[in-house]
Amino acid sequence: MAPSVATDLFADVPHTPGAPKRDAILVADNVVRRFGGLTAVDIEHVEIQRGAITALIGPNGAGKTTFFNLLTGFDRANSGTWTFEGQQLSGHPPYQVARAGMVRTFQLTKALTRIPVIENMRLGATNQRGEHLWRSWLPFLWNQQERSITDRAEQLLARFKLDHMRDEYAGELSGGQRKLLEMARALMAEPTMVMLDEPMAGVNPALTQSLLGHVKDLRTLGMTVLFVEHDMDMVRDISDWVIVMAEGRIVAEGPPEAVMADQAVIDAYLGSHHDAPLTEAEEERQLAEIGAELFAEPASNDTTGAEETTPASGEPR
Ligand SMILES: Nc1ncnc2c1ncn2[C@@H]1O[C@H](COP(=O)(O)OP(=O)(O)OP(=O)(O)O)[C@@H](O)[C@H]1O
Repeated sequence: MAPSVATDLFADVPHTPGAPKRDAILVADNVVRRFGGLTAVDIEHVEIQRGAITALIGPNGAGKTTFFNLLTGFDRANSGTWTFEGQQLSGHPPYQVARAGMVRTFQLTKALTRIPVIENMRLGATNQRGEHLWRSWLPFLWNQQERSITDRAEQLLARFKLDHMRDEYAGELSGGQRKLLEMARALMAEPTMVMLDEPMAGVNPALTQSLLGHVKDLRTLGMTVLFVEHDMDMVRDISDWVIVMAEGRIVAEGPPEAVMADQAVIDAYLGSHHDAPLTEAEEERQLAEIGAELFAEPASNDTTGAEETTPASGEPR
């Protein structure tokens, strides 16, 4: 199979933590976040390639979600800086980050499950409306913008095959449909870069391919994707590049197959399970187990699957 355009982008990139990229859309330096005595994030340098799909993986507690929260303005770093499209964004609130073109998905909260699907979508555009000013001073333009927001929401719902659920409460959606809604809602802000937090969690195999297809479509449409995921099948299937975090730091970078064979990565996953030194036999057994998980062929997708009830498998937790 010929390498994709996105794969070509990484042809000369060294497989080392903090590797410089050919055309980085996001560059972060010396980002530290502490919670009391715990250093959750301590990233010296990282670059995210424009127009590619990058996976951020690592064992539980590695700091992936905290790093997402910092980048998107939902949490404050103790120190560090980052630029997006060359613009300094460190310390900016979420609405400014979204306006700059960097948008993350959010799990549907309880409150959001109690409003209709179409309203969830419209909320995704809220930050762009300048609601108070427009509504009171320029009602005609405001109405026009409201209409175009609804049109866009409906187009996206159709693209994600959720249009038949338009007026249902979001709480009525299955696990996989919720993930699609989260992604569709993020697109309401017309982002340049989409950050997906565990897009496969809770998704039944019946919807797996559809979700993967939608993520790949984002790249085809010219967007940059950064996603956190425990499902190694998904990481192997769609990532152009993988960044591995452990204990707040970046410990490895590279294409999926290279990263999954990297001893530092295997050690990071092992280390998350055991603080005490392992016996040789135990270490060998665990290496074999993790190797099998990392290299397992993607499960065949059962398109006849019923409702979504079980989380995705293959998680090297
Ligand atoms: N608000 C908080 N207060 C205190 N500690 C926190 C807070 N948020 C995260 N942590 C801690 O920071 C560390 C990193 O957590 P984080 O959720 O970022 O890891 P993660 O890699 O996303 O893990 P997972 O894969 O399990 O979601 C963990 O030890 C976590 O307990």
